This record gives sequence, C-alpha cells and structure tokens, in this order.
Amino acid sequence: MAKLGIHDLAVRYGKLTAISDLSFTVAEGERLFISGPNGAGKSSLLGAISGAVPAAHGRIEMDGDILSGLGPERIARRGLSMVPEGRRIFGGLTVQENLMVGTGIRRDRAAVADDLETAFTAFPILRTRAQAPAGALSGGQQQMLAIARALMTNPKVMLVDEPSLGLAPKVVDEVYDRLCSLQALRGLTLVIVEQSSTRAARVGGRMILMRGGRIVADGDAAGFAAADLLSEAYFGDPA
Ligand SMILES: Nc1ncnc2c1ncn2[C@@H]1O[C@H](COP(=O)(O)OP(=O)(O)OP(=O)(O)O)[C@@H](O)[C@H]1O
Repeated sequence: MAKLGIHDLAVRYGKLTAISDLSFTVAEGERLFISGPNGAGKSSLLGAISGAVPAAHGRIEMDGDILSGLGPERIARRGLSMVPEGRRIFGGLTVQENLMVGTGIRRDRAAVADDLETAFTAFPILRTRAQAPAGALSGGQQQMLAIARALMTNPKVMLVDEPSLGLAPKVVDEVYDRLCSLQALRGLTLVIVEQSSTRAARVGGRMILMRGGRIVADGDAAGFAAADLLSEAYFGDPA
C-alpha cells in the first residue's frame, strides 16, 4: 500500500484554481521532489496534504486512511509533519523552546526527551546553541532548526517546503546531507518542494514537475536534467 495517496485533488482560492485533477502516490521511504515554476501550486499541494489548506475536491490518504478534512493538528498526530517555507521559527524563543513548541500534542514525555536528544545528535549546532535565541542563528542553522522541530512530533512522513530558499549552495549541501541521513535513520517518507531541478537530481530521488496546478512530468530526478521536460514545463504552452 502507498504511504501517501493523492486522488483527484483540487485547491481553489475563491475563483482562482491553484490545483486541479492532481493524483499520485508516494511509497514508504521514498524521496519525492516537487518542482515547477512560481505559482505552479507546489505550496498549495503541501498545504492541502498537511491540512493547512482546504481541498475543494478530492481525497488524501496516508496508509489507506483518509486525512482530508482532519485539520493540521490531527494530521500531525497521525505522523505527518511539515517544514514550512521561510522556516517560521520563533526568533525570540530559544532554540530548545522552538524544538519543544510542537510537542504539546504528545503524551509520551519520555519519548519526547529521546527525540530532543536525537535532534541534538543530528544537528550538534542546535545543542551548542540550545539556550540562544533562535533569531541569532544563521539562515542555514534556522533551516536545520525548522527540520529538527518537525521531527519532534515523531513523524513518518515529512513535507519540506523549499529548504534551499535564500541559502548559499554549500549550506544547501549541508542541509540536504542532514535531511538524507535523517531519512535513512528514521525510514522517513520525504516530499520536498525544490525549485532547482539540478539540486534535486544531485540529491537523487523521484521528481514530479508541476505547472499551472497540474503534473506535467513524473520520474527519476536524474533523468529530468537531461530531458527537455524542464524547459517545456517552465517555458512551454500550458497544458
Ligand atoms: N492564500 C492564497 N490566496 C489566494 N491565492 C493564492 C493563495 N496562495 C496561493 N495562491 C495562488 O495560487 C497559485 C499557486 O500558488 P502556490 O503558492 O501554491 O504555488 P507555488 O508553486 O508554491 O509557487 P511559489 O514557488 O511562488 O511559492 C498562485 O496563482 C498563487 O498566487
């Protein structure tokens, strides 16, 4: 059974259709990149999966259970967490306080302590800066904090919206290294919005290319760089 199933999804904002007729599945442990130009509907897709954006139509399933309509908190409880675009960390809170923010929904306090330790082990800089205000971290460190915070709800599926945004290429390398190690360690299923298809090809995985709220291509990220599919998606006539 697929870990995630998206069936005939549509998202609308008033009269504007951001996503229509979108269907795909994600296997357990898969790394899926969602790419495409600005306004393609990538963030709306992640929003719909995480429950932050209501679907106008269609069905979203995790492990065969319907998530649609549950709302973000109940979806998070089921094991799906989101690293939002722009990180959205709380600059005035300490690094450790940021990590603890989402754990209120968990009753297993001993496991929360274990997960804090895992986060600190995965991102040693966060341990070093645990009591520092999160606003004092560099952009790359804030991205690590946002990823570590999403881990604190013990997810099985993690959605990551544009982790590269505003970061230098070397820092992006480091962010992806950590993300991939965590994926291997935890058996996570990852869905990552990544504007740069070259980056996706370098990291490796499957890639779905969106344009105008629809899927225009779906395949191995490494294969995309060579094909004309990308320029077609970015510059060709809308489907
Ligand atoms: N809250 C909103 N209200 C109205 N329209 C919205 C809203 N959010 C997104 N849109 C519109 O929906 C369409 C898809 O936007 P979305 O942000 O999902 O695309 P995207 O591929 O993530 O783009 P970007 O890379 O610029 O973030 C765009 O036309 C956008 O202007």
